[in-house]
Amino acid sequence: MLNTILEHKREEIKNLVLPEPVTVEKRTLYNSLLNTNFLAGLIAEVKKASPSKGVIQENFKPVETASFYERAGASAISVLTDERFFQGNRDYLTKVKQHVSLPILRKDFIIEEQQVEESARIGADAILLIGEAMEPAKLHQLYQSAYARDLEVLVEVHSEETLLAILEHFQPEIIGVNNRDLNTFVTDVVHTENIAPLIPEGSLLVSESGLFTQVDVLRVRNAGAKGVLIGEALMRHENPMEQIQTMMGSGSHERADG
Ligand SMILES: O=P(O)(O)OC[C@@H](O)[C@@H](O)c1c[nH]c2ccccc12
Repeated sequence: MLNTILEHKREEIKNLVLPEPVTVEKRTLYNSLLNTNFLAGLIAEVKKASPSKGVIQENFKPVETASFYERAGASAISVLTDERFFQGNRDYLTKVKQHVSLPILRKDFIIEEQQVEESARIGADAILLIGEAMEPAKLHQLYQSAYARDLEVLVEVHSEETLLAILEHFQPEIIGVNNRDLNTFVTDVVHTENIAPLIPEGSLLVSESGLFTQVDVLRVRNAGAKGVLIGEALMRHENPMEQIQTMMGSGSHERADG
């Protein structure tokens, strides 16, 4: 599946027209993740659909949902901008940026420089770069141009091999372990537990995908994750603020697992 998405993305990039830059202030993802009363810093995702689940929320209101996330105490908002496979849109990101005051992560399949520039222009504070989507040297190059444009990067890996190959090139500030295999779509929180010991000191670990309960959050937090990225569990709940409280607890509920 990842290959299908990437093939389509390469075609899209050929027709990419860069928008006029929006004027917005920068916010920092790294600091915001560490500054939380929850069990871990929460990156809450607005996501209408995905290739594995189809449409997740019929009546999709990205700005309203993002505002709920902010009021509930999220550290950052992730906005899917891929149109073809996730029914996202770059305008959603710009609107969310203009209406909430949290850092905004652009969630897309970024494989070329123009997309880094595009991300800065639409008002993103951070971008996702997927280890499995390109060679480590290319990833490093995009990583550097992102930071040069004042964009932070969440470097996502699914496998141990991908992480080790990247670490031979450089040490990302923020590393995401995707619990979902982008080829089979199977999620398993054990991925975070397996890979966490390989994350170098000084990199901030974010556990992504397939988190549905406070027990899931506690598991990855106990494995060393300082942040979590949650989409579906929040999008499917009729009251996302309540769901955030339930899943994320707070410092005082640290021993909820007994
Ligand atoms: O909805 P979930 O299972 O909570 O997952 C959110 C997020 O991690 C997921 O959307 C994601 C992680 N990496 C990605 C890369 C591309 C698109 C989407 C993603």
